[in-house]
Amino acid sequence: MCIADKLYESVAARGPICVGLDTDISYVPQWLAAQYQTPGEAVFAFNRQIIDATADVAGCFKVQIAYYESLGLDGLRAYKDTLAYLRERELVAIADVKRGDIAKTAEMYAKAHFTGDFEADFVTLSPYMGLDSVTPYLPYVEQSGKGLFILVRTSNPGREDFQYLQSEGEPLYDIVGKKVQELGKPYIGTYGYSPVGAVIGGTSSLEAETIRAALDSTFFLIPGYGAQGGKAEDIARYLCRGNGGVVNSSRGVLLAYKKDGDERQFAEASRKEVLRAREEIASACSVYGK
Ligand SMILES: O=c1ccn([C@@H]2O[C@H](COP(=O)(O)O)[C@@H](O)[C@H]2O)c(=O)[nH]1
Repeated sequence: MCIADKLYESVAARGPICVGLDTDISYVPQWLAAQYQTPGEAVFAFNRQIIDATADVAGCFKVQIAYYESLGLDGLRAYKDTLAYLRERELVAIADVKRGDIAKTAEMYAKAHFTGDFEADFVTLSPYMGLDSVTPYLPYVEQSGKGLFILVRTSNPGREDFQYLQSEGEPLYDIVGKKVQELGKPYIGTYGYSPVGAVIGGTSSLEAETIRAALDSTFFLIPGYGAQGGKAEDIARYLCRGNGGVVNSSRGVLLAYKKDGDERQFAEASRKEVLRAREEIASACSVYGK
């Protein structure tokens, strides 16, 4: 099955929340960390409990490699173990690695993140070095059923520095978005979406209708909800009747237990936050999602 179809079906069954496993060691409650020898082991134990508590209510999981790299080899083992656990549970895993390099190096990145220790279902890519930095991943889309989420218009304030620059009357992100959609056309799955997806930040909805309409066969990974200020009504405009995208929440889910103040129930608090976010987005979709 095409990975876009698997993701679509997962979202249809469990909702559009993508649980972001951006696990800083400081997020792991002390009582849990104390049971493990290394920070990486504690991070993996925390992730496993979050995954178990949210697997039936989250559309997918995104593992942000920076948090694991920051712990050195011990962290990379936690990264590998987290991806392996998601695979064992047959959950959709997005490796947020934001790679972008010359073609020969890209071939190695593709091999590194689509096979072996760090194998994931999707990787995130930065396309701003050009199409030759993206095409080396396509054989894995075609032959191994893997997927991509390519940065088109990001969630951070600095997106306006380059992505909004006008070229022949359109912003650069528009041009990139159209290229992403074109790259994905040969691989469109049963539900009308291709495994070549786009990252569209959810912190602004100004151009949402135009972006959604132009990229109609492109699945969106939408970060920025919650901790970065993205609101459900903004997000809903990209989802299109609740479909066509996943909404990432990392700190909002991982740190939900801080609101209740009960560290022992951290995984349960994450589940409640996913359910709350899912509900909030579903009701915004019924009002704003066309
Ligand atoms: O435009 C982008 C692209 C990627 N991200 C990533 O998403 C999460 C957001 O984390 P929160 O804690 O929910 O804010 C993080 O991994 C970013 O690297 C993004 O925020 N914006």
